[in-house]
Amino acid sequence: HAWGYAPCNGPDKWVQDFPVADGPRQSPIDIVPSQAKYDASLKPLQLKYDPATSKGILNNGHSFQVDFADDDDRSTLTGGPISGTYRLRQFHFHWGGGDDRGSEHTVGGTKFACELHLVHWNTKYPSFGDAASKPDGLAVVGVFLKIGADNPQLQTVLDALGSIKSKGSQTTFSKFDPAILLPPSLDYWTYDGSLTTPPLLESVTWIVLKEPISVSSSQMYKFRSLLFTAEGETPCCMVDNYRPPQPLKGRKVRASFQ
Ligand SMILES: NS(=O)(=O)c1ccco1
Ligand SMILES: [Zn+2]
Repeated sequence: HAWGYAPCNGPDKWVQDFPVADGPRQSPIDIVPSQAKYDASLKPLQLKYDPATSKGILNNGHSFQVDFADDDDRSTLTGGPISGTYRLRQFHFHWGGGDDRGSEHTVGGTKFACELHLVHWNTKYPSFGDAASKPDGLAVVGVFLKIGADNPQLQTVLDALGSIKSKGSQTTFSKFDPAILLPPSLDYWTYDGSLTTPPLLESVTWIVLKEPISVSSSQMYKFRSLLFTAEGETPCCMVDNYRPPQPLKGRKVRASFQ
């Protein structure tokens, strides 16, 4: 009876198997722009990705992810609120069953239809798995997807979903540059948080971009065509795979912009 997003195994139940769910630095959060303090010491984000590092696309039963070769520093995150070099491991999304919901972070209570997470790990540690257990081990860049015009940059990703419909299915996904999914501005909010799925490890420096990218309603239908379930099981549409905002518990959110 593994964790999921249904009433029987969803976010309100995760604390039973993962007590850190009630911890001091859980994610996501509601970002209140007026409460976020501009920090002039924050550096610009440096995202340098090599398309040759993209490997495959996988339906893992709670989202789909594009995995990257992280055996060297070809695709990295530096600058921003972090020190050192973090390597891109994978990116994935969270989305709703309708256009009115789907993001994990919210902005002044506003939900977006979808949220992209680019997951990076600190190369001061020997591996992703090791880094995931350290307070400064991971850095995730979050990008909101707002309903509007069709987004051609998303299309190659969406066109691959037909071949990973069921949980556990995967296919090769080469020569993809995730930088094409980023908005023009890299202005961001940052705070100390956690993974938003079990094991909910409190190891993430969150970097949430202020500017959303667009996605059309019809493109959202492609996300919703995926299944939480494996082939041969009763099909269950992969929708509403988002954790709602968690208590701030005294944390400060900083802004890289005025
Ligand atoms: N949703 S997320 O980016 O916090 C994540 C990455 C791995 C597990 O959960
Ligand atoms: Zn995520």
